Amino acid sequence: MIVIEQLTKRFGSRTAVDSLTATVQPGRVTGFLGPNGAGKSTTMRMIVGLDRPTSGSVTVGGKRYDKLAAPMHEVGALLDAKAAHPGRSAESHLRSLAATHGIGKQRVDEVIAITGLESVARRKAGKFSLGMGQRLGIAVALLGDPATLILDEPVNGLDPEGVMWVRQLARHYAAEGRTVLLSSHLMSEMAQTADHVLVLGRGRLIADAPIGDLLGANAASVRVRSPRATELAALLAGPQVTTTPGTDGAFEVRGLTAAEIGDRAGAAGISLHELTPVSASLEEAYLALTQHEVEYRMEAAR
Ligand SMILES: Nc1ncnc2c1ncn2[C@@H]1O[C@H](COP(=O)(O)OP(=O)(O)OP(=O)(O)O)[C@@H](O)[C@H]1O
Repeated sequence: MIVIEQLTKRFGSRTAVDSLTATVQPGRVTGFLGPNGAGKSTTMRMIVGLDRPTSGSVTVGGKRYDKLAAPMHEVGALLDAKAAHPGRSAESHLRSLAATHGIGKQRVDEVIAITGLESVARRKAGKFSLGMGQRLGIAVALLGDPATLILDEPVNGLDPEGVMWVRQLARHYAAEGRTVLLSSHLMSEMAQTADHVLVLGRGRLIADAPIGDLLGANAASVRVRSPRATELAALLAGPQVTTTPGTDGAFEVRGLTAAEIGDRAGAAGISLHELTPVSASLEEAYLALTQHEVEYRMEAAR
């Protein structure tokens, strides 16, 4: 379990992480989401002691990272896929890390097999593609067979098969009762992987919820098609109702159920050619949550 309390990190006048309080529970995959620059990497770096908090605290399994007796067994992290020395082979990089942490050679072979690096394990890491570098970074994270796994944008540079593999790996580790925290700036990535999501915007927590709740919180819409669309849209208008024209003659209504729309159209004698409830995509839910944060950043950058 990762416990984050009032965690703040400032770089000069920029607040990268702002009074963040959250718990990452074992036994499930927690997605860490937010637009670029939201503070995800900085938070993850503070979890593993690579950045020192300006204030607040974070513990893994009840202890600060620098107080862990066997950190590689407690926490495995992929933070910077280019961390291996470019002149070193993947195997020798893993072996030297294993040696410094009292981990046997057999485990090195295991993580090479788990991450599918057998055929390139003797090649120099500097010649690795982004995807192979990611796999090597994940191999490092898994080396200590850790109870907590932290992966920062793990699918970057991976092909579809690799993306699927990371997804299964995360789910497998969570199913074993481990704590799994994965970051991404893409909600679509999380939709099929995470059970729970933490959403950051400008360093602050803007959502901490089961992934299903995030969908429910964002009102679904109804797609309506009618030969008298303009008239119907005017009839449905109200302070809580928005209508958005679609590209194909249909329009989307938010704020009314399909039944309410059908009843009003029927009462006015307007025929309907389509009345389809549309559930919000996770991507839409995420955009609705983070839109303000992104807009602010764009304005501030001008
Ligand atoms: N070492 C540093 N010095 C100065 N500013 C930094 C440093 N590290 C991060 N920042 C700033 O802190 C903010 C948060 O960055 P961070 O990398 O944590 O965000 P992120 O959510 O991981 O985004 P991304 O997906 O782009 O990596 C950004 O504005 C970034 O420019």
